[in-house]
Amino acid sequence: MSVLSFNCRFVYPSGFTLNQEFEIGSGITALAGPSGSGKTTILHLIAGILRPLAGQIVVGDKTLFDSSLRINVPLNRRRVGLVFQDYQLFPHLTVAGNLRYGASRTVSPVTDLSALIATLELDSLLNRYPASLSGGQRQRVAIGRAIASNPLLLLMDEPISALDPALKAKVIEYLATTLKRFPIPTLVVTHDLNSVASVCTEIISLPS
Ligand SMILES: Nc1ncnc2c1ncn2[C@@H]1O[C@H](COP(=O)(O)OP(=O)(O)OP(=O)(O)O)[C@@H](O)[C@H]1O
Repeated sequence: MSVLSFNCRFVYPSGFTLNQEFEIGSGITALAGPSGSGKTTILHLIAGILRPLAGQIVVGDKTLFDSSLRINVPLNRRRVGLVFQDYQLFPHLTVAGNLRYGASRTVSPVTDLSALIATLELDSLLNRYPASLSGGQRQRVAIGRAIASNPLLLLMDEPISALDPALKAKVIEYLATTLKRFPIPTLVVTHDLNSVASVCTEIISLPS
């Protein structure tokens, strides 16, 4: 069964035109393709950061965007989680504060926040601030914050590309274990298919 159905047309003022149609199922799907092919743009369209010129975006049984039906669910009501390459944690909040923020963003947060903290091995970091954490630790917090909001779909934009090779493998392992415990369909944009292929259920490749 399709978890995400995406069929959109979008044009930047610079002239770049995106025309893409695809569906993904549950599990982890990699979105690959050459630099500039529109991967980040697709995530931003799904999240509601950008608005398509025309088309349709459906997650589960919820239509997020439909140009012919004039539906455009606002970003904060899409129940889509985002994880970025550069973590984007709140620097003034502790790890616990960042996780609580994730849980507070929704009416139906994960019911077992302590299991999420244990799965990502964040217990000993809860009172630390992001500035004192390593890149791998920061990304585990960012994954935890996104999952704490219990999204219908998790979007990740190059989540491991800022990490060194050994850390990449570790963060991917944490991600796979956490998504087994909290099964949220996930779309991961990556340049580095080799690192994520072992945990992906599907791969979508955009043409250049
Ligand atoms: N804000 C913007 N204004 C105008 N053009 C943009 C903007 N953001 C991206 N583009 C252009 O749109 C195209 C697609 O960009 P996008 O970032 O989606 O590609 P990508 O596949 O994610 O690339 P990369 O792998 O390098 O991150 C590129 O040609 C880019 O220059």
